[in-house]
Amino acid sequence: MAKRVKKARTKATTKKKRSLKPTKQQKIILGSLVMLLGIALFFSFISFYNTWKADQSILDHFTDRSKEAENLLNKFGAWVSHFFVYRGFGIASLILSGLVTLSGAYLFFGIPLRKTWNKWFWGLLFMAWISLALGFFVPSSPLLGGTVGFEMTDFLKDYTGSIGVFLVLLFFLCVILVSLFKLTPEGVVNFVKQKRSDLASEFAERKQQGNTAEAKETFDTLTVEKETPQVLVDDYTHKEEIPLLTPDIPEPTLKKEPEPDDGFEVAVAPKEETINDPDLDIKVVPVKSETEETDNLAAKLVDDFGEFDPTLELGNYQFPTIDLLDHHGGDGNITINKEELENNKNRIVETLRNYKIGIAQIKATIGPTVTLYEIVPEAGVRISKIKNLEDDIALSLAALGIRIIAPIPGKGTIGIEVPNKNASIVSMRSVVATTKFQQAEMQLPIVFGKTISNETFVVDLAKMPHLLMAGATGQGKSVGLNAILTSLLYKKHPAEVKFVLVDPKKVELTLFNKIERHYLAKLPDSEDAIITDNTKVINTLNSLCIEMDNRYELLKQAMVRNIKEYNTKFKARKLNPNDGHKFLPYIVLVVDEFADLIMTAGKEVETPIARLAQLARAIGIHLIIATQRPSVNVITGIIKANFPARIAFRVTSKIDSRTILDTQGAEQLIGRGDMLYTQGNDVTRLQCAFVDTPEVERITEFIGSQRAYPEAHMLPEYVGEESGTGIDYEISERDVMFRDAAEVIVMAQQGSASLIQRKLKLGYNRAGRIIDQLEAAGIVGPFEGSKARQVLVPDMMALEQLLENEKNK
Ligand SMILES: Nc1ncnc2c1ncn2[C@@H]1O[C@H](COP(=O)(O)OP(=O)(O)OP(=O)(O)O)[C@@H](O)[C@H]1O
Repeated sequence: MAKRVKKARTKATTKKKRSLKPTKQQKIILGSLVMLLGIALFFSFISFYNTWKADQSILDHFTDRSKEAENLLNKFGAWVSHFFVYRGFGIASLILSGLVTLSGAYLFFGIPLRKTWNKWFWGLLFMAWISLALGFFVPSSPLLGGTVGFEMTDFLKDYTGSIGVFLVLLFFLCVILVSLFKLTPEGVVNFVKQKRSDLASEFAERKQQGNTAEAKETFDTLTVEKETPQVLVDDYTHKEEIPLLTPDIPEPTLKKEPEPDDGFEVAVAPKEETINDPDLDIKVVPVKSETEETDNLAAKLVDDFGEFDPTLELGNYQFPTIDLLDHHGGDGNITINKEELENNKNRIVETLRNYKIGIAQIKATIGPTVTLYEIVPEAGVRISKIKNLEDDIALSLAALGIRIIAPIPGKGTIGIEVPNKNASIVSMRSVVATTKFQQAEMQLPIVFGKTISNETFVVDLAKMPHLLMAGATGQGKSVGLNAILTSLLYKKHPAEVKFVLVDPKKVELTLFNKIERHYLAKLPDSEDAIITDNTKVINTLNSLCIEMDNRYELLKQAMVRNIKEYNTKFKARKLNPNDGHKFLPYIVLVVDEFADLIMTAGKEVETPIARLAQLARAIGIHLIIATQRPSVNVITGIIKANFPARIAFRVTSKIDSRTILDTQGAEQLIGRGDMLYTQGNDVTRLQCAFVDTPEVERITEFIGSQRAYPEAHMLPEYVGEESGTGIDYEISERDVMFRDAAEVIVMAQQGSASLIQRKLKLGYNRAGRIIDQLEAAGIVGPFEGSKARQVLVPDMMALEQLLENEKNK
C-alpha cells in the first residue's frame, strides 16, 4: 500500500515537473517575441546615434502621451537606447541586441537555450572590452564607449595610468583571441608562412601566364564560342594547326559519344573545365573537418560525467565478508596418512601383479576426498586389461568409488582414483578466499570446489553457457546450487546479476527471499520472487523468452553481438537511454527440481527452456537446471544438446551417468559433494565446496539488511495463452473501463495489456481480462506470443460504429 502511495506521489511530481516545461508551441511564440525584441533593440540603438539629442528631453516625460520621440522605436527606443547605449556600453550594445535575437531564434527553432550560454559569456565580455577600448581610445566621443567605457577607463587610469589601461585591454584581447578563436603562436606563424608561399606561387604563376596568355586567348575564343561538345570536336580539328598552342596548355577534354557496344560508361568532364582563364584566380575554400556527432557526444558525456556506473544506485553496497563463512573443521590443508597411502599402493601393485601386469612407476596425488594413483605400466601391457580390473582392484582395496581413468588424457599414464578413508571437507570459505577466485576476471565466476590435485576450480558461467546438474537424492545437489549462488553473491554487484529462482520443493531456496530487492527478478504480478508454483514457472519462462527477444532487439539497435559489448558501449555513453537502452544485468535462472516440472508441465516447460538454452547465451541469460532423476524423458535430447556443461553427483546407475555425462563413472562417486564436471570432452572429478544453510542465511541477511532497490527486478509481462480463449463475453459483463480501454488501444494501435495497465492505471489481472473482452468484441486479434496483439479497428470512428452496432443487435 505504502509503495503504491509513494508511486502515485512520484508520478504526480513528475507530472508537475513535466507540465512546467514549455510546449513546442509555447517555445515558438516566446522565441518569436524574443527575436523581435532583439530586432527592436537593434533599430533603437542604431537610430539613437541620430536622434539622441532631440530625444533627451523626452526621457523625463515617458508617460506623457502628447510627446513623441524621434527614435525609430519612439519612446521605447529612446529609453532603452539611453539605458544601454548612453548609460551602458555605447555602440557595443549592438552585440546585446544580436545576442537577444540569437536566443530568440534558438527558442523559435527548439534548440536548447543552454547552447547560447557560451555565446552570451563571450558576447558580454567582448562588449565590455569594446566599451573600454572606445572609452580609452576615443574619449572625445563618450557615446561610442558609453558611460561604462568612460568610467572604467577613468577608474583604471587612476590606478594604473594610461599604459596600464592599454595593457589591460591587450590582455583581454589576448584572452578573447586565444579562447574564442583558438589562436596560438604556431597558428600565427603558420598563417604568415602560408600567406608568404601563396604570394610566391602567385607571383610565379603570373610570370608563366604572361608567356602563354596570347595562346590561351586564341584557345579560349575557340572553346567558349562553342555550345555542344560535338561542334567543339569539329572546330577543334579544323584549327588544329594553330601554332601558339604550347604543351603548357592542358588539352581540352573532349566529350565523346559513348560507344554502344563497349559496355563502359565514359566519365565526361564538363565543358567549363577546358577554359583556362589566366585572370581567373582559383581560391581553395578551406573545408571544415566534420566530427562524428555521436562519438563526440559520448566522449563529451564521458568527459563530463565519467563512464556510466550501473552500481551507483546502490553505491554504498557492501559485498558480504569472508567471515560469514565457516571453516568446517579444516583450513583447506590436507593431512596425509602415510600408512594408508603405502597400503593402497601395495595393494594396487599386488592386484595388478596377480594378473601379470607389471608396473614401471607409480605416484600419488592426494586430493580432499580422493587420492589419484598414477601408474605407468611396463611396456607391452594392454590398457583395456587394466580397465577391466576395476572391480578386482576395488575388491582388493575394500573401497567404494574406485574409478580407473585409462589413460589420463594428455598424460600417458593410467589413473586409479581411490577415496580417502578420512575425506576432508572443502569449505566454501577456503575456496572463496583463494586469489584464483578473488582475482577471477570473469563475467560470472563460479567456484565449484577443488580438483583431485587440490586446486581450486573456478569457471565462468557465461562461458558454459548453461549448466545441467544431476545426482541422486542426498548427494549434494542443493549444496552445489548454494555454492554457485554464493560464488556469484561474493563477486557480483546487485546491479550486475539477477536471479530467477524456481524451487518446486519450496524449501531449498527460500533463504534467498531476503535478497529479493537486491538480486532477484520476478514477474510484475507475482507476490513472491521465488517461484514454487508450476503454472507460474511457465509464465516466467515465457517472460524470459520475451526478455530475450527484447534484449536481442536492443543488441541489434546498438549493433553489437553480445551483452558484454552492449554494456561496454552503454557504459561509454554511446547508447541513448531515451531510445530504450539500459544497462543489462545478467540473468541466471536456477531450477532446483527440473524432473518435477517436466512431469507436471511437459512440453510447456521444455519448449521455452530449449529456446532459452539455444539462444540466450549472447544476451546474458544463463540457465542452471538441477534434477534428481536424470532419465531420458527428463533430460531430453534437445535439452542435452544445449547444455554442454554438466555436473553429475553420485547417481544410482550407469545408465543415469550416461544420460548426464554421456559416459559412466558418476555411479562410482562417493557422495557428499563428490562430483564429475564436464564441459565438452574432459571429465574432471571435483569435490564440491560445502556451504551450510546457516552460512547462506548469514550472507543473505548481511545483504538483505542493506539499502535495496525499491522492488525486485521486473521481468516483462507475459499474458498466458489461456487468456486468449475467445470466450464470448456478455456485453453486460464487460468491465466498466472497457470503452476507455478500447479507445486507448485503438488510438495507440497497439493491443497490449500493459498499455491498458499503464494508461488506465489498472492491475495486471484486470487489464488481462479487459484484453480478453476486447478480443471477444473483435477489437483486438488473438494472442500472438511475445508480440502485441493486432488491433482490428483502424480508428475511433470505426470503433464508435462497432460499439453502436453492438448495442442495436
Ligand atoms: N560438498 C559437500 N561436502 C560435504 N558434505 C556435503 C557436501 N554436499 C553435501 N554434503 C552432505 O550431504 C547432505 C545432502 O546434501 P544435499 O542437501 O545437497 O543433497 P541433495 O542432493 O540436494 O538432496 P535432495 O535432492 O534430497 O535435496 C548435506 O546435508 C551434507 O551433509
